[in-house]
Amino acid sequence: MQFENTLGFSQSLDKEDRLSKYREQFHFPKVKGKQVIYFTGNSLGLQPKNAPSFVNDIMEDWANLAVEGHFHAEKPWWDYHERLAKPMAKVVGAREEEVCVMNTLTVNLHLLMVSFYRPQGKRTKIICEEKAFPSDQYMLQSQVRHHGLDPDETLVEIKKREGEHFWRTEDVLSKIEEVGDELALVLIGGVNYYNGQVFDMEAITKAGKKVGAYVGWDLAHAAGNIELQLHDWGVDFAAWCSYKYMNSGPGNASGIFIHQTHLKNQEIPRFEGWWGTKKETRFLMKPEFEPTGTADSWQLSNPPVLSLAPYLASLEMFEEVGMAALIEKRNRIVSYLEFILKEIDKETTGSFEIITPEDRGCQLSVFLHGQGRQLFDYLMENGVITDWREPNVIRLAPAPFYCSYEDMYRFGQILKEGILKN
Ligand SMILES: Cc1ncc(COP(=O)(O)O)c(C=O)c1O
Ligand SMILES: Nc1c(O)cccc1C(=O)C[C@H](N)C(=O)O
Repeated sequence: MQFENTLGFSQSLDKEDRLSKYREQFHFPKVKGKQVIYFTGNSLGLQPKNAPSFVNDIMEDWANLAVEGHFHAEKPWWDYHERLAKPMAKVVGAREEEVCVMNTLTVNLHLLMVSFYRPQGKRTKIICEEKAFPSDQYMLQSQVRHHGLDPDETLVEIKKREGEHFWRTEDVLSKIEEVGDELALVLIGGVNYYNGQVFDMEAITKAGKKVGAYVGWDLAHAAGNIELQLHDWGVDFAAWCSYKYMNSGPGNASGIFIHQTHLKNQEIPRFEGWWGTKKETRFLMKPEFEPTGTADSWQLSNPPVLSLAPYLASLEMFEEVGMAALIEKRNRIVSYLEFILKEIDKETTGSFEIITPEDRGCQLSVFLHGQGRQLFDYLMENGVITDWREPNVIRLAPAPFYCSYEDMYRFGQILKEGILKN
């Protein structure tokens, strides 16, 4: 399609957009009394307007039923998390029993490392991407040290090539081959937080498993953003957070995926708690742990239902719309944003470059030449919420649930003014 950088054209795209009505179902912050252009769904998704009613239901049940709410609330609390697993499984391409919503992301990665990182003999190494999200780096380093190993020797980082802003799949695959029988685990962010690159998870998973390693993915920037087929790709495990594209609320619960083939494998160790045991016998208070035989076996505690409530509200919207429709709009709106950026770049004679490769989801990362934080500040003061990453990158992530094509056009105008003024 031939795009145009005009208000009328952007509005015509909104008219054709089947998802445009969902914009009204989210709360937008305001700057100077005007609704913002929100590009940080990759950091914290907006609040669905129906989220408070889900939380209020629990507050009321707590007031009216107290302890009885565990079993007798309309949505009982003791298995509340199961209501989330079903729609979540669809979002990540999993069977329902392979998914559990619990804890937070870094906590879950640590728990999954207990199961899937068990260095033995010379098979000790972990392949990850260079400059992974810091929490992932700290998690990996501390796990390696926990096993009495040296992170410098054990962590093998895949580098980008000199002068390039993205990782090449062939470099990941050849490193897996090279490390071969010393490789214990591949653990990479499925979508990189900095440049927005989507890794070829299917090919990398296959290659890692071929050399006898486990393969896991941090899907913080992938869940609710890109198509995932975790079961069919044969991924061993994965974890994600829900406060970005899943719009569940600040710091809210993470999800885990464990491939069906591992669910009943007694040789895989894990840390355990009472919510990992069979529902039928959980309250018999027996000393033996009887695993559920699903990903719930990795669940330790009874679920924090007050925080799961807004997540459930959001998942019901995902259920209604489906990933296919979201991805269709995502592709179009991100292409339109890219077009707008290129137009503005021409008019401002090369002020920036897009460093996100073609394998991408919602996010375009823009490297600024010359201009820096003052341009970012100008955008924020003028109602464009983006984020800034050192040394000179602005990340733009138009979430298809609530961003409009008109937002992209208006952003372009504010960006141009900002570049010309600064
Ligand atoms: C790739 C990645 N890993 C880990 C984290 C940390 O997540 P949490 O603070 O929920 O553990 C984030 C986001 O904050 C992230 O984007
Ligand atoms: N969760 C965050 C927070 O509480 C404060 C600031 C940022 C975050 C984020 O989630 C950052 C996000 N993972 C990122 O990719 O930048």
